[in-house]
Amino acid sequence: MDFFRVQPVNKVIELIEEYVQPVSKTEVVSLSEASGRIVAENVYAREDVPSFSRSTVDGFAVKSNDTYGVSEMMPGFLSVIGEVEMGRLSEYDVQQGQAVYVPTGGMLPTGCNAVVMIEDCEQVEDIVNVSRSVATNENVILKGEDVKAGEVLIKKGTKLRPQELGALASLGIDTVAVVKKVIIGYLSSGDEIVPFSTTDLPPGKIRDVNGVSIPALAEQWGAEVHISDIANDNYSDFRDKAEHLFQECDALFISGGSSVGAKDYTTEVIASLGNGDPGILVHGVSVKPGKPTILSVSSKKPVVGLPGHPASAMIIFQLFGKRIISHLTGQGEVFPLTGKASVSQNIPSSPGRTDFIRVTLEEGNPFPKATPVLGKSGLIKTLVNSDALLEIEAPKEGVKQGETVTVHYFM
Ligand SMILES: Nc1nc2c(c(=O)[nH]1)N[C@H]1C(S)=C(S)[C@@H](COP(=O)(O)OP(=O)(O)OC[C@H]3O[C@@H](n4cnc5c(N)ncnc54)[C@H](O)[C@@H]3O)O[C@H]1N2
Ligand code: MOO
Repeated sequence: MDFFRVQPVNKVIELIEEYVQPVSKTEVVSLSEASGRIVAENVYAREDVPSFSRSTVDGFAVKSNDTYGVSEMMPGFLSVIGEVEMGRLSEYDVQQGQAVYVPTGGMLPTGCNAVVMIEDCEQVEDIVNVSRSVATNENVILKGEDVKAGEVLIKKGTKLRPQELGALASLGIDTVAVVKKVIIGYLSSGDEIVPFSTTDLPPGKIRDVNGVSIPALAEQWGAEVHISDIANDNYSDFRDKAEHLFQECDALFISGGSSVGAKDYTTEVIASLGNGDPGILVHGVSVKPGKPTILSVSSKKPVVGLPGHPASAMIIFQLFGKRIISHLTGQGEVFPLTGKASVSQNIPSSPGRTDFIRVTLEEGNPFPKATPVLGKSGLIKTLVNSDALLEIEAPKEGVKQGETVTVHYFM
């Protein structure tokens, strides 16, 4: 048997965009649990932030036109009528020729429209000498300048970062409707694979690496992961485990057996799941590493057969798994974290295939220097030793020493 439906990387991405639909279940969580979650509906501001005009400096609140034309040589004199206390309502109504001391963050008294910094003032009893002029609204944050009541504070589909959580806190919003975590099923397959916790490794066996690295990545991207026991190279055991996960999860990732060996049941198992509509879309991707990748969508659920080699599995999961999770949560397009680098040596590549070369990055000018980390895709340490993946686009025959290239950072 040979690979069938070999597709270029861009085509696989298009198929994911076309076939992977949001699962769109929502739940309400408290702000303390909301970090990294996706907002399910627009969040509107219920009130102005700040709710009163505040000073951004320690100084004297004034009418700005009282300071026009003043200088160190020719200070202006204003009479100090009092002091605003922090966290208290200001009761002053400042008239022309008057000033009130206000601390940073204190309420701007009525009648004032600017604050002169304390460094530009000299107070002698109830008179202040002002030696620098201020413009209207200088050193002031106006009521509603940060957020206006009624405006959309956070748009549906936004991933909540610390700054969004801070904005919600500023409005006293303590719960938020978010998209339910996508549930990813993960299954390692192969007679040689044993649980990673196995202490005395029997001859011919290897510990389950992908069963740790792939779920860790999925969790890092906000998914909940259900991990199955390892499947043997026995069709019915393999299918039962895959079927169980397929039923309880939104998407399923299976590692190993995606190639074309005699006992490689992954394709058959994947083809048997769900209603088969549209079924296997990709078997083989023109990418290195990771050629024996399978993509299927059946009963609206994506199923991916990842290559068994640990570095290949991780690279393919970075490339396609992140996009699948993003589409399932309704976030849509993924913008890979990329940068420019200058390559330290010639690297050949076959035209028609996208290559992802593991590289280290060192400081360089104008771009960091990228040096390949040599090693086969079965070696997990090549990823431990690398800082990024250098992409050689499909049409190219390689890259030349000193050429500026795109590198993908691990997300
Ligand atoms: N005749 C061909 N043979 C192979 C081809 C090919 O095109 N023609 N492609 C090779 C490439 S490239 C890769 S990648 C592998 C992928 O094969 P499978 O997806 O079928 O994976 P396995 O054969 O099951 O495993 C490959 C390798 O990885 C180890 N492995 C598997 N699962 C895990 C795991 N969970 N943790 C750690 N290591 C794992 C497994 O023991 C094998 O050594 O196919 C090549 N062959
Ligand atoms: O296609 Mo494989 O994943 O290069 O080792």
